[in-house]
Amino acid sequence: MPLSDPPVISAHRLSKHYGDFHAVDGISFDVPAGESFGLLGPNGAGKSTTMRMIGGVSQRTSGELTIMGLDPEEHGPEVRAHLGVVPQQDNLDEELRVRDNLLVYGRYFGLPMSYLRPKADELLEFAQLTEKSGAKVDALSGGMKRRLTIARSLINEPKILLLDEPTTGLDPQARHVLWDRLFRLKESGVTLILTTHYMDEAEQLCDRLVVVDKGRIMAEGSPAQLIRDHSTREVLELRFGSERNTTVAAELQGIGERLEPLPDRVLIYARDGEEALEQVISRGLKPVTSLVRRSSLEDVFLRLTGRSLID
Ligand SMILES: Nc1ncnc2c1ncn2[C@@H]1O[C@H](COP(=O)(O)OP(=O)(O)OP(=O)(O)O)[C@@H](O)[C@H]1O
Repeated sequence: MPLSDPPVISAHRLSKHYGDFHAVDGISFDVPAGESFGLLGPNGAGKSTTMRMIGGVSQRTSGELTIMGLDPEEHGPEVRAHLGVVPQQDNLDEELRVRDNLLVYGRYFGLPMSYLRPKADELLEFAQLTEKSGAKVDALSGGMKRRLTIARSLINEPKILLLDEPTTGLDPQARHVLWDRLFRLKESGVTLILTTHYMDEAEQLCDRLVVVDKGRIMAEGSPAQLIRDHSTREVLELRFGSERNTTVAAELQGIGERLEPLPDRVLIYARDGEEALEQVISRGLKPVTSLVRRSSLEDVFLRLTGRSLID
């Protein structure tokens, strides 16, 4: 995209208050066309509230928001024509069969059957649900329902797809199938805006993301950039047993660049985890388990907030 192109979504000091409670507290971000942009944060961070404001179903308290240059509160129908929405909870019509869910949804957009029939078949193929075309929705697995919800959101060929926690509650295999479909959409040029509290999902899918906590943006960047800026290359995870994890910290001082004692383990942030482990052992300390891994967005979140992403 040329640098001069305006962002497809632009939020400036966007806020949503419920009484005295600031669910979204002055967040600003721009999303260029074709980007896969994430809001990563724990439960209650304000991610869904932000998505609802983008989708035009929740009014902001203050700030500015434009979608394709339009204010969703003033131009609801025009904005919605550009958007596909995948809400946190699947809201499929359980009574209808799989293909009919797509056809009926398409009718809400006033799309003619001559367009909808071939489009529904194309989307079912994309969602790997062709064989389930005539099945009742309540007979589908969780992953299949999620893919059908995504297929349905694409019926009007939206330029922007809003995905609120697309894989929460799915098993690892179903998540991978879904990620693959989302990759394909991204390749086809659809702008993806997704919320997640899974760091691996954010790392897999997002070109760029904002880390949100308590309605505020704590950091912004690509996953690799965030990890580089806020963590070390490797992390050594040690478990000493529940009593010892917090008391052992004093004996680990000076190893690695930073120490993070948690109730269930101690994290040592270091450029070289194996070297850090050698130092631990050379001090005569004997962890029950040890693991060297690469830093992740979970470590970034812990560094920025002092808390874990998953409650
Ligand atoms: N209608 C409402 N009235 C009062 N408080 C609300 C309302 N809707 C949301 N909240 C509060 O706003 C905060 C942000 O909620 P939101 O659903 O946006 O969080 P989230 O980051 O999407 O988390 P989750 O993954 O749990 O949905 C929460 O503390 C929630 O309880």
